Parts: sequence; structure tokens; C-alpha cells
Amino acid sequence: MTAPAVRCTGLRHAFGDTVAVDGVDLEIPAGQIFGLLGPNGAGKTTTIRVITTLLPAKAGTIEVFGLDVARRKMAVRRLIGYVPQQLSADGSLSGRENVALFARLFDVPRRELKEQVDTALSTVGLLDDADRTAATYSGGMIRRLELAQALVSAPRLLILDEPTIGLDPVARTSVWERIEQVRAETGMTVLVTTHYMDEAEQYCEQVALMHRGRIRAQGSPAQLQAELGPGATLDDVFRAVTGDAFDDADKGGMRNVRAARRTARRLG
Ligand SMILES: Nc1ncnc2c1ncn2[C@@H]1O[C@H](COP(=O)(O)OP(=O)(O)OP(=O)(O)O)[C@@H](O)[C@H]1O
Repeated sequence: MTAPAVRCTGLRHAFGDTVAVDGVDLEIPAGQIFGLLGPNGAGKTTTIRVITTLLPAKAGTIEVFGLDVARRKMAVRRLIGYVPQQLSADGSLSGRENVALFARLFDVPRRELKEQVDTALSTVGLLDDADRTAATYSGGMIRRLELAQALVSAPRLLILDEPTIGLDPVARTSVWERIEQVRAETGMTVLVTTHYMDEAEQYCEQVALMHRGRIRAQGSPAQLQAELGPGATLDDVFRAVTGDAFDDADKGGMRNVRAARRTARRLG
């Protein structure tokens, strides 16, 4: 049987006295688009930073495609493409140069580099704009460029932290269409964090609802909604399992605004 893309057991991480991730058990089947949902401060980013090996787990175990993250850090990193919330593209470089930089960072062999860079740019629909500096790109194009940067090393697991935050509806749809296309073409597993419930309902095969460091429910959006009753939305499910309205649980207003601006603004 294929190992799941991610298996976390009893995962915990704290910043001083702040427990960000409080005993998370999570299993992400290979090949799925999986949404980790929750309001600001729920612990989503911390969870994925531990999965990507950027933060150590204080307790618990994580496996990525069966590899123990604590013992096989470098091997795990080679399997993962990661688009963080913070801008990762350089505005003074062209789209093509940005993607080539990531290709070199990830040791894409020199003879394959040009072709892989072009393939990644083509996949996200940026080939025609590849030679313009990224500073001239719109917020949606920057997000797609960052997707190309993560795709150029052909990862088996693509992790996207709030890929559509701060984008207008057209740009959001375009980013999701590219994600779906990549998954369809490569069979890659995609782990996405978001607090847009409507996007998760539409695009994720499975979701985990996270609140105050814990996973409160997991399943397909349809299954979670059906369990609650006819006409229920994912927002209703969240309220039912946490006792909190999604907006009330959002204690990170200023961080949210900053994150949205960070992503949406043009690169300087
Ligand atoms: N570097 C840090 N130092 C101290 N506390 C932190 C740090 N990073 C996160 N936290 C705290 O850990 C908790 C979880 O934060 P985390 O960023 O993982 O949540 P999140 O669900 O990803 O939220 P957001 O959607 O705003 O990114 C919050 O209380 C946050 O303030």
C-alpha cells in the first residue's frame, strides 16, 4: 500500500508559553488536494513549518511518504515544494530568473534546467511574461510565479500557505485552476492552508478544521456538511465542532491584514 503523503502523530510545537500546535494527528493521502483550514492563529502555519522541517517538533512524529522527518530531514526536503505566505519572489529579477534561481537552489541538473524552468512557467501560464521583471507583475501573477518556483524541482508534495490571500476573485480562481491542473498532470499531493471556507469546499477533496492548535474535524467537505445536516456549510461545521463562529475565532486581525498586504502588493 502507498504510504500517505503526510502522517503526523501527537504533533506539538510551542513558542515559549504559547502552544501553537497541541497534539495534532493528521493523515494526508497521496495524490489529494488537502485543505488545512482555520482562522488566524489556529496553528496552520506552524504545523506546515514543522512538516517542511523548518521548525523542530517539540513532541510527536511526522512522516512524509513514509520518511521520518526528524531522521531524514534532507531526503524529506527534496520531496517538498513550499510556497510560504511571505513573498518569495525577487522583484528585480525576471519571472524566468526567479524560477531559474529556485532550480539551482534545488540542484536541478544543468542540462535539464532550461526545459524545467520553461515547463514550470508554462504550467502557471507565465511563459509569455517570463522576461519581464517580477516588479511589474500583478498580485495574482506573483502568486503563480511563486507556484512555478515551487514546481521547478518536481516535488511530490506541494505545500501552499494561504495561496490566495489578498487576491481578487478572478486571480483566486486562476491560482486554483493552476493547482488543479498540476495535480491532474503530475499526481502530486497538494497541502493548502486557507481560511477561505468557500474555496476549500470547491477545490479540496479533504479538509481538516484546526482551532487553537488542534484538529477538530477531518473529512471531505461533503461528508462533514452531510453529517451536520441538510444545507450546512463548512462555516456551520466549524461552529459546531469548535463552539466558535469562524470570524469570532479570528483573533489575528492585524496579522491578517499584514499578510494580505504582503501578498497582494506589487513587488518593489
Ligand atoms: N515565531 C513566533 N513566535 C511566537 N509566537 C508565534 C510565532 N509564530 C506563531 N506564533 C503563535 O502561534 C500561534 C499559531 O500561529 P500560526 O501562525 O501557526 O497560526 P495560523 O493558523 O497559521 O495563522 P495565520 O493564518 O495568521 O498564519 C499564534 O498564537 C501565534 O501568535
